[in-house]
Amino acid sequence: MNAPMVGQGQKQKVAVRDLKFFYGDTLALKSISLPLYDRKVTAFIGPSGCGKSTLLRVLNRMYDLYPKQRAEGEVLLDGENILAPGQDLNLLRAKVGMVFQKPTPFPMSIYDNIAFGIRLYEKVSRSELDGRVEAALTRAALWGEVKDKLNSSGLSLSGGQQQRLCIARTIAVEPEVMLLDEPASALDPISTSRIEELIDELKSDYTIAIVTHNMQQAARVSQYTAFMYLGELVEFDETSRIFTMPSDKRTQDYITGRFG
Ligand SMILES: Nc1ncnc2c1ncn2[C@@H]1O[C@H](COP(=O)(O)OP(=O)(O)OP(=O)(O)O)[C@@H](O)[C@H]1O
Repeated sequence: MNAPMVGQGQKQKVAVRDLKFFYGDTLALKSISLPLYDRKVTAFIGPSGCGKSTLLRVLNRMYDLYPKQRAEGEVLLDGENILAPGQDLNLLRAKVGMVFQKPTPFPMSIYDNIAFGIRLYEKVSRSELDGRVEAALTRAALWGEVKDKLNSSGLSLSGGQQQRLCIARTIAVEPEVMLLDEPASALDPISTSRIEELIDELKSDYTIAIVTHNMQQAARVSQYTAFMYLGELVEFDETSRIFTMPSDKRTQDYITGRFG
C-alpha cells in the first residue's frame, strides 16, 4: 500500500494507524492506515460492505454507543490518540462533526436546530447566539432561503435544505474535522450539486472525509481517495491518480464499474 509516499509535506490532521475494528467477533476493518490531510477532502470509496461507514464512525468514536463494537490501533487527531481511554467524547464530537446520509434535523425550529449544539458546548449571550446562527446558516449556503422563517420547523424544509441545515448545525459548533456519510445520496441532482459546491467551499476551513458511492462525486469533490475492499484499504492516493492510473487492479475494476 502506497500511503506513506502520498501527500508528502502536507500536514496530517488525522493519522489512522493500524486500525482494526470488530463487531463482536467479526473483524470489519483489517489494519487500516491512512492520513486525512489538513483542509483537504478525502473520499472513502468501495463496494457495499467494505467498511467505509465503519471507518468514518471510528473517527469520532460513534461506535462507542454500542457495547459489542471495539477498535484497536490508533487514530491520532493533531497527534493525540482519540481511541485512548479517558477521552472526553463530547469534546471529541464537537471537534469531529458528522453529517449522515439521511438528513436528520431535530424536531424543533430552524433557529434552535443550530442554537442547540452551541448552547450544549458554550455559554453565549442571545445576541452572540443570533450571530452564530446566522453565520452558520450563511456558511452552509442556506441563510437566504430561511432568514425569514427561522421559527419554522426544521422538518418543514426540503430534503436538500434539511441536509444544508444539518451541515450548518455541524459548522455552528466550530469543528476541525467534518465526516460526511453519503451526504447527497438522498438528494436530487440540483441539491446534490449545491452540497458538492458547499464541500468545496468548506475545505478552506475544515478537514473533510466523505463516504460516497458516486464516483463522479468522489472525483469532483476530493483531493485524496481511499479505495477499500472487504475491510482492507487497497489503495490511498491523490484522487486524480486513483481515477486515471490506479496501481491496483481491484481499484481499476471498481472505478470502471466492473464490480460493486
Ligand atoms: N452493526 C453491525 N453489526 C455487525 N456487523 C456490521 C454492523 N454494521 C456493519 N457491519 C458489517 O461490517 C462490514 C462493513 O460495513 P460498513 O457499513 O462499514 O460498509 P460500507 O462500506 O459503509 O457499506 P455501504 O456502502 O453498503 O454503506 C460489513 O460486512 C457489515 O456487514
